[in-house]
Parts: sequence; structure tokens; C-alpha cells
Amino acid sequence: MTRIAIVGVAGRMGRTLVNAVEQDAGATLAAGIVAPGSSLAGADIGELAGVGKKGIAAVDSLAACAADFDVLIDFTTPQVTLANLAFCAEHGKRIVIGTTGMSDAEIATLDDYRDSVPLVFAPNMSVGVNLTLKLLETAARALGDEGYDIEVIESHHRHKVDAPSGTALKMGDVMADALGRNLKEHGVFERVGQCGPRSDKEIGFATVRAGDIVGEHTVMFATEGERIEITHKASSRMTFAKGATRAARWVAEKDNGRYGMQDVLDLDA
Ligand SMILES: NC(=O)C1=CN([C@@H]2O[C@H](COP(=O)(O)OP(=O)(O)OC[C@H]3O[C@@H](n4cnc5c(N)ncnc54)[C@H](OP(=O)(O)O)[C@@H]3O)[C@@H](O)[C@H]2O)C=CC1
Ligand SMILES: O=C(O)C1=N[C@H](C(=O)O)C[C@H](O)C1
Repeated sequence: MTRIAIVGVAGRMGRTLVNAVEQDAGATLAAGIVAPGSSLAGADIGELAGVGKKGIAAVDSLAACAADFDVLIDFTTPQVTLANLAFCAEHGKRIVIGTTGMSDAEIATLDDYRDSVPLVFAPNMSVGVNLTLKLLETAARALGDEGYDIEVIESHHRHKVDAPSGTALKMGDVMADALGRNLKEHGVFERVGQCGPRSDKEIGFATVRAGDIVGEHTVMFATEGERIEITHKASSRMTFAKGATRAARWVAEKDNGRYGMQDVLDLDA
């Protein structure tokens, strides 16, 4: 049985993760961590998540629950995640990271931990999105150099703080790689004013933030006379939380290394 701690347990994903771990027969809820000094420290994490009392009080530091868990699931902010990663490496823990909005330097830091901790990092933990990445790779290979323009459109709830979404960027990366392009060079993240016509090789990104949209991504391949759209729509955060719980059980058995959801789901086989 994998003992799971959830950091950011009072957040949107944190609360959903409590539900997902509860429903997973191979995992057990071991601890929940809130921000240092949070008024929610001491609250029962089951009650926070709306699943009834679990007898586990939220703590406001990892040190306070280090003995209780095997794998940490972290959906917080880049700075907090990197500090938690260092803690896990130092204390022989494993970690599943869903946090998005990391800079290139922060993502590179994850690689620095390849040899000191088993870690799964993915900007989207849903099975559907990770399968969609494979479809996009195939579509980009077939169409991207045949005169089809590639545009990524993502929509999320009004509280989301990073843009474009980590998923949209991952989709862009997968397609750029498939086409031998570099997203740094060919990604277009803003069009405003007299920006001129699009170039052939650019990959455009558009962002919508509104209401309670859980997460929607469409990739458009458009040419003269036709357009293909590949869309994934998440209607519940449980899809991410179930994926993260599955990743936690998976990484509990792994050696040090940086893994992704393609590894967890065996999609590269
Ligand atoms: N990979 C995936 O599948 C998915 C990734 N995400 C990503 O997950 C991240 C979180 O999203 P979401 O749940 O919506 O955000 P929330 O803001 O709802 O949750 C983040 C939580 O982290 C808490 N927190 C902040 N600092 C600390 C700390 N030092 N220790 C413990 N907890 C802390 C916050 O507490 P407080 O409010 O008190 O600061 C908050 O409760 C985002 O980057 C998002 O993009 C989201 C969905 C799916
Ligand atoms: O912040 C969110 O909510 C989500 N973030 C992830 C991202 O940035 O891709 C994944 C999901 O779409 C929800």
C-alpha cells in the first residue's frame, strides 16, 4: 500500500486528490500539508475535501509528517515544488509533480535531481491528454510540413495564474519535436496590432480564462479548403487526480530518475 502525502491539500487539486487517493485501493492517505502559517493547519483533511473526517490533521511543513509517507504529490507553485523536491531527495521520499508555470531554469532543475530521487513530472496527468499527445505527434508529422498551419487554443478557469497552460506548451513541444522545429524559435504567443501575416512554420498559442472551465485544449491543423481539430476537454479535476494517484503508486516501485506520464501509462511502448 503506497502511503501518499498531498501538499497544497486545501487547494483545488489538493482537495480533489484527497478524494482520488481515498478511492484508490492501492493507496492510503497519509498526510496533508498546507502553506506555512495557514489558518487551515490542524483541520481534518477529509473534512477539508468534503469526504468526512479522516483523523488526519493538516500540517504546515513537510518535516512534521516526513515519517508518515512514501510519495508526495505536489500541485502547488514552482518555488514551493522545487523546495519540496529538495526535501524529498534529502529524506529518501518519492514525488509526483503536477505544478505548471515553471521557467526553463526551473524545469532544468528537475533534471538535476535525476540521480537522487524517483520523480514523475507532467503538466497534465489525465490519460486522455497523454493519449492526445501521441495523436498530435502523428498529425504533426503527417501535416505540419504539408502546408497546414498549427494553432493551439487553451481555455481554463478564471483563477489560473500561468499562461499558456503547461499542457498547451507540452503539446507545442511534442509537435515541434516531431517536425524538427524549436518551440523557442517558432512559438508565437501574442498577436496584437499590425503583426503581419503568419509564417509557415510558426506554432501559434491562444489563451482563454473564464469562469469555472476545468481545462480544454484544441489543436488546429488548417490549410486551404480544410481544417482538422483535435480537442481534449476535462470536465472534472478527478481525471488529473486519478492520474496523479496512479503515478504515485507507479513511482513507489521505481529507481531514481525523472519520469513522465508517458512512462507511467506505458505509451511509448
Ligand atoms: N498536471 C496536472 O494534471 C494539473 C496541474 N495543475 C497545476 O497544479 C497547480 C495548482 O493548481 P490548483 O490546485 O488549481 O491551485 P490552488 O491555488 O487551488 O492550490 C495550490 C495550493 O497550494 C497551497 N500552497 C502554497 N504554498 C504552499 C506551501 N509552501 N506549502 C503547502 N501548500 C502551499 C496553496 O495554499 P494558499 O492558498 O494558502 O496559498 C493552495 O491551497 C497549478 O500549477 C496548476 O496549473 C492543475 C491541474 C492539473
Ligand atoms: O491550472 C489548471 O487548472 C490546470 N493546469 C494544467 C496546465 O497548466 O496544463 C492542466 C490542466 O489543464 C488544468
